[in-house]
Amino acid sequence: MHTFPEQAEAVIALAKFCSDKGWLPATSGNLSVKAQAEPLRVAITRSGADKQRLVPADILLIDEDMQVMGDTAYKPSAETSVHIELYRKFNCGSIVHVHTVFNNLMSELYASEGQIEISGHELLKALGHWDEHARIAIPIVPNHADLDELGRAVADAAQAEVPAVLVRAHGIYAWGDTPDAARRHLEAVEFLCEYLYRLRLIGGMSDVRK
Ligand SMILES: CSCCC(=O)C(=O)COP(=O)(O)O
Ligand SMILES: [Zn+2]
Repeated sequence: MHTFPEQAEAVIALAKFCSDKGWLPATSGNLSVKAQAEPLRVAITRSGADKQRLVPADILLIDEDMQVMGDTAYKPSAETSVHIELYRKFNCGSIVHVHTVFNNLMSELYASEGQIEISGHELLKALGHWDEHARIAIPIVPNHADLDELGRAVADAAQAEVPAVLVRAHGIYAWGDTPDAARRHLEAVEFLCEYLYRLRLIGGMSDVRK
């Protein structure tokens, strides 16, 4: 992916996938692809766009100070600060942020613990954990109204071994080296949020998987 139009198409394809899943309700969510590492340039959705119907003009090129490059009246995502902080920390290739019922429910249920611990599930492999004894913790941060603070909180909590952070009663950020990897990580965590929520509902969550 070298040209900006190709990067913009990658962002649109990611958004279409997530939107078709119902993960981007009411214009929520934001998605980005790193356009260049040094200096950092990012292709990111504009604020307020309907992510089901993105067109190339809805994808903006921004610099590391969140300034839009190019001629447009649109503003980048209100949550651009979170993307920039994560790119700075991990130099990853793509970031997806979606709002789903199950990630919101799990963020509320485990808010006091500040994380969701998971072990003993096959889909941990999709997050890069192949050891059958692997145990991971997905961090949960408060939903700060100050978006610079939110960006710092997400990046501080984020761990390289677990490519996702939940924001309480808001949504999830997931990332990867490529758009496909970011999507895979997002799908895995969404599956696990739904699975663990439903398991808890039927009283089947043992200490090991709490
Ligand atoms: C309508 S959802 C509220 C804002 C939000 O959480 C979000 O993800 C979308 O914000 P953006 O500025 O990226 O459209
Ligand atoms: Zn959001």
